[in-house]
Amino acid sequence: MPKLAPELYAALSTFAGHRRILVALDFDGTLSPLVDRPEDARPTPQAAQVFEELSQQYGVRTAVVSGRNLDSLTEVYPAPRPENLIGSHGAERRVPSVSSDSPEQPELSASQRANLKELTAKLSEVAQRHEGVSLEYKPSATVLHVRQAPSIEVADAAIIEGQQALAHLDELRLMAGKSVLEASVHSGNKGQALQWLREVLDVDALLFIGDDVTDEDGFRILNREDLGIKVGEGPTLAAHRIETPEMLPELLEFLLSMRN
Ligand SMILES: O=P(O)(O)OC[C@H]1O[C@H](O[C@H]2O[C@H](CO)[C@@H](O)[C@H](O)[C@H]2O)[C@H](O)[C@@H](O)[C@@H]1O
Repeated sequence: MPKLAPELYAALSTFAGHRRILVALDFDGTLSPLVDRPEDARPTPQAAQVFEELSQQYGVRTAVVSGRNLDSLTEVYPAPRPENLIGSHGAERRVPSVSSDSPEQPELSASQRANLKELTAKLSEVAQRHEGVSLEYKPSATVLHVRQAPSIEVADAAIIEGQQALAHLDELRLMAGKSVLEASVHSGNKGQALQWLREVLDVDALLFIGDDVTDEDGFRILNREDLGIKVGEGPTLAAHRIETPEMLPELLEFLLSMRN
């Protein structure tokens, strides 16, 4: 198992020195290794345990900031889990300390509902044409999954056909992820959600760890006192990197030891 880079230990020590901190983690590819079927994903047990211990520390707030919708996230992440949950890339927000009369998810307008229905029908046609390609449904988005396609050619063809099928639709956010094409009628992103969490949880610094393209929205809003860590390869705005989700427990344990 590769060790954390020396400069990452140093950055974590500095970060841990802030009075009130938020530790925000992405789910798929970060807390959980990537798997073929979204419903089979689970957090690495050791990472989940240390994350829970961190949440008990004075001055530490924890959150999961996921592209999944909240129902799906809570199905694959059994309790105990952080009380603060962001789903659908920021469109759904469950933060108990914030007034309960604020909705977990904004109601869609009539035109958003119509768009969601149309884009779902288009993606459904694409999925039906290709073996191993399936759909995942969210309150404000539909996701085309190609990880189980029999070949890279089939996977690529399905993604390209999905993009072409939706090209004529307005007010749509298309997000490319790992073996997915997500079409959303909501414009929010993880960066906006993290900024909001920073304010409502009143923290001095935040740590965000993520692996996918949509996590770059989160890294983009980080300030000098914050810390961004990318999991795996690929271009990133994060200042630090770990190679795999399996390195997350050691990282969280070090942070926990610094807070103790
Ligand atoms: O922001 P995240 O919590 O990382 O969610 C991003 C997407 O994750 C899920 O898809 C990814 O993980 C699946 C299970 O490991 C994998 O099969 C798929 O190929 C990955 O893209 C989830 O299904 C999506 O809804 C999330 O948007």
